[in-house]
Amino acid sequence: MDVAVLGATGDVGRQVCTQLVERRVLPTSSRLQLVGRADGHSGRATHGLRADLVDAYDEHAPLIDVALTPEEVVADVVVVCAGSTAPARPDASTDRGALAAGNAAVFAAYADALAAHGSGSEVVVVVSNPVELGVAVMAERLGRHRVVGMGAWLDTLRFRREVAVSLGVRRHRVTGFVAGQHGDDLVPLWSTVRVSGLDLAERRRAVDGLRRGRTLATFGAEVTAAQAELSSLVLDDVEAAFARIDSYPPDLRVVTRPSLTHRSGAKTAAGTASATIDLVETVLDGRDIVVAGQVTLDGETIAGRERHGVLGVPVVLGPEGWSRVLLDDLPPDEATRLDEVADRIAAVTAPWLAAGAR
Ligand SMILES: NC(=O)c1ccc[n+]([C@@H]2O[C@H](COP(=O)([O-])OP(=O)(O)OC[C@H]3O[C@@H](n4cnc5c(N)ncnc54)[C@H](O)[C@@H]3O)[C@@H](O)[C@H]2O)c1
Repeated sequence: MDVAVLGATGDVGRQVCTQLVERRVLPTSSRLQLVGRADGHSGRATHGLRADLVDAYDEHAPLIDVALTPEEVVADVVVVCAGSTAPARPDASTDRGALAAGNAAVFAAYADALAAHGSGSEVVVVVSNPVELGVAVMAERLGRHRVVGMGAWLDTLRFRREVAVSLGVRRHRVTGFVAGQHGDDLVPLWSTVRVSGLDLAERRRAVDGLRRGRTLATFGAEVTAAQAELSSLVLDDVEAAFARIDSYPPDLRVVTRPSLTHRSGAKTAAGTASATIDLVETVLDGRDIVVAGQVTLDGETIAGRERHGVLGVPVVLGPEGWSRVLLDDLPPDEATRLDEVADRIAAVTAPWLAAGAR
């Protein structure tokens, strides 16, 4: 199985390529295609990245080649890391509309080329933001089951870690999912949390303790207040800002810690790449595994409502893409926040979709 990484020389793309090779996800007989742009810096750096990876990992590297136009992309799994990102500075403000417009064009260009020249069975993992927009634009052109956004899986891994830290256990003992929209609008599904070794009563006590009497009814306002508080701290004392995050409850930490990490200037490339590779490995593995991902829904019933459009949800992922949503009924606070978030995602994606698909 071959993998192509779009935007291979970007911070996230480079990490994805490096981890794919270093973690030996691809056998030496497979191909890793580094995809850049033909213009000056990107084109040169993509060839340079190939040379660097071969230099570092020659003994176990897959075949590595370079593509500099969307039409040349050939792979079983296509990882989309190309496009602009919010500036990684504490004082930066982002024009989300401009970011979405620029990246929508990137998503459309690669999806059109894949639709015209691809095998018809590539699975696409969208990393670039807005993840939901990438999924909407690419799924419209390639088929909804072949396109999955990785934001919900990254948020899920962060949620499990934050819960585990608060309980004083290792992350692998905690399961549970994050749904919704990647970033401030995520939906922590507390009702899905399970902790191995705890029975129902023990788990309820543990989760109630972690939630401190809060429900998701106030979560959006808490996120806004926490982000404002951190914005005022980060300029003078980033250490104090990270320490402040440690005092938040786990679901608030899931949103704020990566956001501060990005704004600190470090960005979140290593963690993002690691979660992306989980999904790539799942697709390459040949077995169906439950992950969380942003997908385009078309009539699936979730929390008692028939859904259309992009939403982050737990799905079954396998070699042909995602097949179905796996989510039981949700408590009212989770269902309500999921509804609100779904409406906000629809507002972001609608301008970029054909009239019938909105
Ligand atoms: N889903 C997540 O959890 C998550 C996490 C971190 C970053 N991201 C997103 O991933 C994307 C990449 O982030 P980064 O930090 O690597 O950014 P970066 O600026 O370091 O790299 C961007 C890459 O995209 C390429 N690119 C830019 N415009 C392009 C265009 N018009 N056509 C083709 N290629 C183009 C660049 O050449 C570069 O290789 C961003 O959209 C960012 O917001 C997502």
